[in-house]
Amino acid sequence: MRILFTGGSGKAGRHVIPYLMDQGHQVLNVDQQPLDHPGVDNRIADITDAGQMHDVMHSLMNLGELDEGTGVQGFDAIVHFAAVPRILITSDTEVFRVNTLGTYHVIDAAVKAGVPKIIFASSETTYGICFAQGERKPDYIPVDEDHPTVPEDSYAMSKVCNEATARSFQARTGADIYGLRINNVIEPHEYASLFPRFIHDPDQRRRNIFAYIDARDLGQMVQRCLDVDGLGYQVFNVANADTSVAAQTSDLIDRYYKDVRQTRDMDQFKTFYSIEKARDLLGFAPQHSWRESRDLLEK
Ligand SMILES: NC(=O)c1ccc[n+]([C@@H]2O[C@H](COP(=O)([O-])OP(=O)(O)OC[C@H]3O[C@@H](n4cnc5c(N)ncnc54)[C@H](O)[C@@H]3O)[C@@H](O)[C@H]2O)c1
Ligand SMILES: O=C(O)[C@H]1O[C@@H](O)[C@H](O)[C@@H](O)[C@@H]1O
Repeated sequence: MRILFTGGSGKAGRHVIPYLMDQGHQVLNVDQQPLDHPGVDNRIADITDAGQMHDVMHSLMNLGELDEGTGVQGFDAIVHFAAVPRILITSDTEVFRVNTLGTYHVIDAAVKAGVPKIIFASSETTYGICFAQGERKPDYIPVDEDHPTVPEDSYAMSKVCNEATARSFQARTGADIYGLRINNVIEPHEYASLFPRFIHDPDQRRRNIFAYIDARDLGQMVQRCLDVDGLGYQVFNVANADTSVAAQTSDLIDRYYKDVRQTRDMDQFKTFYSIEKARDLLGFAPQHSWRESRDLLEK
């Protein structure tokens, strides 16, 4: 497929783009800085500028396409990851402006260019827990896509707003638009640097509902979304199948979620961040876990 990927130079994109290219896709990365990866095409553009987003949707991927002389071929799918990825990087108002306006322009330009599949990065913060003041618990566990999304912070508000924007564009156009409520992204090298602290101190993972997503498994999730057509507007939780801490799930419930309603039985290390919808509708099956690392297990 010909894929236009926004924000591909960032933490998640620099793993997802190589994953997609390994599956045989051609990728144009639209970002404010280029991704240095063999074979990827880059375009410097700002998602908050409508003109630039309409331009890139009708653009060649690279100079080589001039020689082919076939003109603009368009895109089969958009993967939209560009964003300010949390609060406290810039002002709250800027986080909200960039993320909401940028997402409007990307989806508006994509549907007007007739792109049939749009996948966009939402976030686990939509459930309100991640950047809440003090401690906030889920209404029930495991947290699935039916859980209320009532966040307190501008980043999560921007993601909830983007989901409304995406749903409206889907209703108007019939394109397939899938939102990924991505949990905390972990790059492969971060198992060694972060997990020695995480696994024995569950307090550090409370705000992420104790979950995580391996950047390579996020690549698989995007591929599954590209594979499955016809679902209209959907949101999917995206996480690994286990928790990011050493304690058993039952111990975590005793310590953190004693007063929280439990809707299903949960086995030994099962995540509180339900990925059953992605498994059932898309066949998502995460391949990686920090538990594969013998060094970490022995610590
Ligand atoms: N990292 C996580 O744990 C996590 C978790 C859930 C959701 N997400 C979401 O996934 C996506 C990717 O996150 P990330 O961690 O890779 O973030 P990142 O900040 O590492 O990457 C974002 C990329 O977007 C680009 N960008 C920012 N503003 C732009 C603009 N105006 N125009 C064009 N490009 C712009 C940046 O240059 C950067 O390369 C984001 O939408 C983020 O909200 C991330
Ligand atoms: O920086 C972080 O940890 C957070 O980044 C945000 O982008 C994600 O939405 C959230 O899941 C992460 O935990």
